[in-house]
Amino acid sequence: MQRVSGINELTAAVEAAKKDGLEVAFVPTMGALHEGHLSLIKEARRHAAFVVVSIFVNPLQFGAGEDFEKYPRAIEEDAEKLDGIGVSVLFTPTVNDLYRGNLNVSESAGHIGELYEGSARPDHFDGMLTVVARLFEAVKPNYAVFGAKDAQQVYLVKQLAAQKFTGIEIIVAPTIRESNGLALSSRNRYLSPADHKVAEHISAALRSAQQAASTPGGSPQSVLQAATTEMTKAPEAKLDYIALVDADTFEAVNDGFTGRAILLIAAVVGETRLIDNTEITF
Ligand SMILES: Nc1ncnc2c1ncn2[C@@H]1O[C@H](COP(=O)(O)OP(=O)(O)OP(=O)(O)O)[C@@H](O)[C@H]1O
Ligand SMILES: CC(C)(CO)[C@@H](O)C(=O)[O-]
Ligand code: BAL
Repeated sequence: MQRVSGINELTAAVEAAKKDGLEVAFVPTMGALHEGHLSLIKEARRHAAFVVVSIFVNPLQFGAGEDFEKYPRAIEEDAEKLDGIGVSVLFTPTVNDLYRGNLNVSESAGHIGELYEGSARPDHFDGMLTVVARLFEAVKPNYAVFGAKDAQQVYLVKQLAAQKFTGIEIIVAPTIRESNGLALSSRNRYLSPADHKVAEHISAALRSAQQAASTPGGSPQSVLQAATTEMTKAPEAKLDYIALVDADTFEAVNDGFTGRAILLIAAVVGETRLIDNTEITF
């Protein structure tokens, strides 16, 4: 695995691979790597022989008072995890290099970017799309792999790619969970053992919702009710939202909806904001 921080060096490595006839798959991350990230890399390997992983904690996607400073940074540990699993390049740009001295938002997530996560984290999605655009321009991959855990991010990145990066195919990989159901997340390391138990109710609520959907008469309303009932068993979790959205538009669905929907949950446990989701077909 080659470790690269300059964009010119990255471009040279990627161009050499393409010249050799290899396709390039890209996995953007913010580091503090866990099995969820490693599963994205496995997925990337299924698509392309040359895999670029980036680790970059993007200041533009954190709001004032969020955890940018304390976000876990473990670059040497991360590099060890990536060694020997088929990663060709680990790209760790500096802020100056990636933004070329222009640390400003250049992408807009529009109306959907203001809902759900965007409502709790104003400007988060504009900042996320901006760094994804900068990274796509730097890496120029054939494929980019994102985790389904961040469902609204996936929706918005697909829109960005459709509008501005039509040569990049966006691949979505399933959410990796602990055996108790909790979705892996770098922020889980902020959870105390007691918080951890509380956090398990989030995935339990998603399972309850799936069960409600598969019982005769299962409807958007019964699904939302089932998830809400489960979350009331964990009053320590400060529920932000439970929402059911059309997977194709990210707009809320009503009773009578048919097709693919995504049930989204966000809650703050202790000091930590957690999100999770599950796809439900009606
Ligand atoms: N449990 C998971 N399963 C699969 N993919 C995941 C999982 N957790 C994160 N990812 C994906 O990894 C990529 C990088 O995410 P990121 O580095 O922010 O990790 P994270 O664990 O989501 O951290 P955070 O605590 O910031 O949410 C994203 O595409 C994200 O969706
Ligand atoms: C896509 C991403 C790496 C952009 O900073 C980040 O939002 C993440 O880790 O999900
Ligand atoms: N995994 C999404 C990135 C963020 O929370 O900022």
